[in-house]
Amino acid sequence: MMKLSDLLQKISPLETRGSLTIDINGVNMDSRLVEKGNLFVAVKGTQTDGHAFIAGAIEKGASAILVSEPIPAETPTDVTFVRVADTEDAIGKVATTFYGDPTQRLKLVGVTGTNGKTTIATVLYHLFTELGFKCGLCSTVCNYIGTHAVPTEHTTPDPVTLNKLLGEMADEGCEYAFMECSSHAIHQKRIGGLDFAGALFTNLTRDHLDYHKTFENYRDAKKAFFDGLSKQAFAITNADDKNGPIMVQNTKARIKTYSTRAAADYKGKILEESLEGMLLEINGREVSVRFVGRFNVSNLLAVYGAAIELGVSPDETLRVLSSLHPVNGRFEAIRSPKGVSAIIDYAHTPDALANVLSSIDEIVHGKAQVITVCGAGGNRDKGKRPLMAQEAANRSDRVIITSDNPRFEEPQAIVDDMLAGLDETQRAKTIAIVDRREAIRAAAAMAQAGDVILIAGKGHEPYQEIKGVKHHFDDHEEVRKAFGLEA
Ligand SMILES: CC(=O)N[C@H]1[C@@H](OP(=O)(O)OP(=O)(O)OC[C@H]2O[C@@H](n3ccc(=O)[nH]c3=O)[C@H](O)[C@@H]2O)O[C@H](CO)[C@@H](O)[C@@H]1O[C@H](C)C(=O)N[C@@H](C)C(=O)N[C@H](CCC(=O)O)C(=O)O
Ligand SMILES: Nc1ncnc2c1ncn2[C@@H]1O[C@H](COP(=O)(O)OP(=O)(O)OP(=O)(O)O)[C@@H](O)[C@H]1O
Ligand SMILES: N[C@H](CCC[C@H](N)C(=O)O)C(=O)O
Ligand SMILES: [Mg+2]
Repeated sequence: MMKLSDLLQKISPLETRGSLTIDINGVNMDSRLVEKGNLFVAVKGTQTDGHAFIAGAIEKGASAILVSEPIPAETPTDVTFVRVADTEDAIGKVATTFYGDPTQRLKLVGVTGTNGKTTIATVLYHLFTELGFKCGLCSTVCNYIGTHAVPTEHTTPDPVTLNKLLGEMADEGCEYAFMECSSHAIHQKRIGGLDFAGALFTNLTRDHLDYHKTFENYRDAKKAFFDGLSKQAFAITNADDKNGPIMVQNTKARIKTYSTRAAADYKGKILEESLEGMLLEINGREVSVRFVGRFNVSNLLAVYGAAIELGVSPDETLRVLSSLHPVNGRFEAIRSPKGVSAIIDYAHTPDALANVLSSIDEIVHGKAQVITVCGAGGNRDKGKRPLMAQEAANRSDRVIITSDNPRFEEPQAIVDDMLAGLDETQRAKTIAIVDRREAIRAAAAMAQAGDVILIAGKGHEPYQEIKGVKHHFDDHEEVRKAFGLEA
């Protein structure tokens, strides 16, 4: 419960009508969720305009309405109206005030970029938990308040859900929170009003152009995150990515860099690698980790840099890093009794497939077969389908094209779109098995000792979404069954 005037302390109203001393017991940007005594914030979205639902919100008992359109000529006397220039800009600030300014009570670190956000945020969460701190995590896979899991639908939730979550983390005594900041979330100001202790940039490749329209818009959405940091914050960027320096061009934060190739504040390289892990050198110290793949060196350097910037000693950081396991569905290896390795990875874009397969190739060196099992999601970018099939065929000895989440499309039609991308040579090493379970079984049957099977696209997902229904399906379980291992 909070006085409306207190709730508005971080924003500048242009006009108000009605009492500002009323008590507000909740903030909502969705009229369908409004309860008696709430403030409803009308936000213009991509599909509709929240201003169209003001009457509905009042009917459900809203006590106050925050708008950016002119206040209607006639309004109920017991409902306060407040007008600001931009409600999308205001919602985060109001929500964070309502939930007790969580980022003044814990240190929040955000991760943005096309690939690696879940990996870095999750490894940071485990690292700081192992170091003895109570932590929160906000990621694509799951949110955590301490060790309590809170399921999520989004990479970055809407500002009300996000601030409620961060508020609960602070109330529960979390000292740190690590979160992914998607480009959608930054662009829609879902992270507005939050005071970040630090921000990390991973990399930038083409993605989400259906939403951002141009690569420049997509890049600028990510950059806006760094532009908004305070001078007390740190900004860690990837010197190996050509957009790394651009991200921090206009930031007030303390800039640090990481690199696997050039001079940087945090520098690392691979000394040895196998499918079980890597021996790395990070800023002159050796550390063995259970993570695999060249891109994970970058991810771990980002993690290392954040830990040092947050005041942990290099030795402590590396000691704990060496004990951590891969993130669910991110380059996770399972070995069969006959010596075949399966890698489960969330790669669901041509670029991610290329990265994972080149990391596998670095280890296998053409000495064994690489068999790739992959599909593509239905009701998503069709342009990536032939490209994914090409990457798989160019970088594997055998390919099994199968289903991912068909959603509302015909699975066979998605498989056909993928096959259409292949020339004769590529087609010769490829078969199609629409049933994903059968495809995994076939790959296991084909493989000889030493071979590597990549099972790409679904990573942590415990389901297969078919015609609006999520059926239980877990790549880990299917691999274990196909390998004859205990469930
Ligand atoms: C395209 C997009 O990002 N949409 C997000 C956006 O919705 P929107 O702007 O389209 O909202 P809208 O439907 O136009 O409605 C406008 C306003 O009217 C309100 N409304 C609407 C109907 C009603 O009856 N009453 C009402 O009050 C809505 O609550 C909203 O405040 O703002 C909403 C609140 O924050 C989000 O839930 C919604 O996410 C949709 C569901 C979504 O699918 N988003 C995806 C694309 C997304 O955000 N993905 C990224 C990461 C992706 C990745 O990296 O893989 C993520 O962070 O998850
Ligand atoms: N630093 C990296 N560079 C390139 N590819 C990476 C990197 N880290 C992870 N990947 C690949 O991208 C996939 C997704 O990784 P992760 O889930 O950590 O990324 P994300 O940024 O959270 O993605 P999303 O936007 O889907 O939430 C991994 O399964 C792996 O194949
Ligand atoms: N955030 C992405 C994840 C895709 C994962 C893949 N398994 C698929 O279903 O395409 C999306 O919803 O487009
Ligand atoms: Mg993610």
